Amino acid sequence: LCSDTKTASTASGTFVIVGGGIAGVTCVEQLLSQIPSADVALITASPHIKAVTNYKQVSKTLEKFDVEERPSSVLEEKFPSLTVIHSAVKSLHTQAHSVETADGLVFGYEKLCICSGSRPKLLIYDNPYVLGIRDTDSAQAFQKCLSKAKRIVIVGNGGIALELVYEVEGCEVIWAVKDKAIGNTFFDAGAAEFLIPSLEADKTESTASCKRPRYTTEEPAPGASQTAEFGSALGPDWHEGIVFRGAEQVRWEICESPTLHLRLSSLSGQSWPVYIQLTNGKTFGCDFVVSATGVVPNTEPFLHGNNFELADDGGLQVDDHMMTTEPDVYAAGDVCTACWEHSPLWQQMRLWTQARQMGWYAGRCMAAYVLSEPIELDFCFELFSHITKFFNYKVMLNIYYVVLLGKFNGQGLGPNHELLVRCTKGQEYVKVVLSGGKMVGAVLIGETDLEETFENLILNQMDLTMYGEELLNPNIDIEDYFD
Ligand SMILES: Cc1cc2nc3c(=O)[nH]c(=O)nc-3n(C[C@H](O)[C@H](O)[C@H](O)COP(=O)(O)OP(=O)(O)OC[C@H]3O[C@@H](n4cnc5c(N)ncnc54)[C@H](O)[C@@H]3O)c2cc1C
Ligand SMILES: NC(=O)C1=CN([C@@H]2O[C@H](COP(=O)(O)OP(=O)(O)OC[C@H]3O[C@@H](n4cnc5c(N)ncnc54)[C@H](OP(=O)(O)O)[C@@H]3O)[C@@H](O)[C@H]2O)C=CC1
Repeated sequence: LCSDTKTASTASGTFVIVGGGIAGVTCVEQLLSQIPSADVALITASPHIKAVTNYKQVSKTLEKFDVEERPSSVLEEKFPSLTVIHSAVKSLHTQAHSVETADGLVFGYEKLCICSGSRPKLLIYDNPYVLGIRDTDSAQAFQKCLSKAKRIVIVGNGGIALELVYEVEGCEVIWAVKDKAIGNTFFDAGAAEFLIPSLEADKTESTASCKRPRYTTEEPAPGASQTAEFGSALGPDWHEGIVFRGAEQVRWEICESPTLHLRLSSLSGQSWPVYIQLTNGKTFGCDFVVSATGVVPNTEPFLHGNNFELADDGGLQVDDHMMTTEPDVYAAGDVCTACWEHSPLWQQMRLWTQARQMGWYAGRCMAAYVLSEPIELDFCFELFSHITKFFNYKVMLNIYYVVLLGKFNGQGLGPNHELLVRCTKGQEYVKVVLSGGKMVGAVLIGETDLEETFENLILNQMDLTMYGEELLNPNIDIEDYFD
């Protein structure tokens, strides 16, 4: 496999997977569970690999799991024909079918799968006062800066900002968002309003009952490559075990701000090291800015000298077999953009769930090639589904999850849809998105027990016009009714 250490190729195929995050590791596991003798090299810049644990299929498409960092030896012990190399890929030569690592090793492949994840899309790059959070190293850097901070500005209204605003303690937080409601990437204004009391609730109790550190902050393993640029993305519970404690009192201020301009303070006599000017006309001085403004796919070392087509969001375009536009090169997870014709009920979001599903499916596609088997797009891409939790809502209010199904925010439907909402303050929030009388999406917060029934109603596209608002009547056992 490697020109220095191994001879190439066996009848069962020679595969290289780049990236030890959830997509890469799942791809390796799937490939090797189907073809145990396959010659597989996993090349990853991280000192550890990410493993899915406690996997549970909740319904046809909903899945729940934890993610743990593990030493790569665990994977190598399980799969004897696997070699894990801890080094960053420096270049890819698709014509020669080889990759070269930063250590100068060259690996030939028959099939390659790129699972190199993504990195924070920052407002401004290479500025010590603008931080992004992606991996253990950046979370530690954030924690260090925060310990001395009196005021920080968080920009963005997605998953990371939502969690940070809740988690940061003892420091004034200015939260700069474009929208009037919180968490625009996951919620509409109704769900946001339902969740706001959690933001304002006493945090002491939840912090105390939430001591389950998932993400260790160990030193890199001896011999591991430098990870500062290439660490795996964090995920659910990333902030647990990390104390985000600043120096002063908490105060939230929400400002609408379509674009932002940073003005660095260079004048002596200014009291803050950096000032941020928002488009609503306000300027705030702060210790630093957290740019929680999304991600960009990590395509960098793979593009040079090759002919990859990129999607508008910068991801490697993949077809319905997870193949890029270069022969024999697959991609999965955050680095790729699904460019097949999507099911009307599915959209790509850069999440754990989709990284696992894409890695698993890419592994199956690669195995299908060796086994000369036909393969069709997996069922998991029929319906968008995601389970998550915000603000430790689960801890504060007795195990409550957020379930998102299909076009949960009416994505792409324009005005051509209607919403039904049922909300019991502090208990549950149920939203259904209907289009042409059929259910196309749902948001379920709390212990609603509706996920399976709604998933079925969305998948079978039954005409629900005759039920009208009764669909969410709390006195009707809808689960039983549609059984
Ligand atoms: C703070 C935070 C919280 C999140 N919370 C959630 C959540 O609650 N739920 C959820 O569903 N999603 C969450 N996400 C998103 C989720 O983490 C990502 O979607 C997911 O990790 C993507 O997996 P991946 O395998 O594609 O990429 P990654 O996990 O980023 O892994 C990429 C791998 O590629 C390696 N690599 C990169 N470049 C190279 C190279 N040149 N050579 C060799 N190796 C390379 C890296 O070292 C790494 O091992 C969160 C993300 C962040 C940043
Ligand atoms: N529980 C979960 O499932 C979690 C998932 N994640 C995932 O991790 C990844 C990174 O998270 P995150 O960084 O929060 O990314 P997200 O894509 O979730 O959110 C980015 C946010 O930044 C806003 N934004 C972008 N550019 C600007 C700008 N110039 N000025 C102001 N606002 C801006 C976006 O607004 P707009 O949409 O209007 O452009 C959006 O609200 C995402 O893939 C996310 O899904 C992260 C944490 C938790």
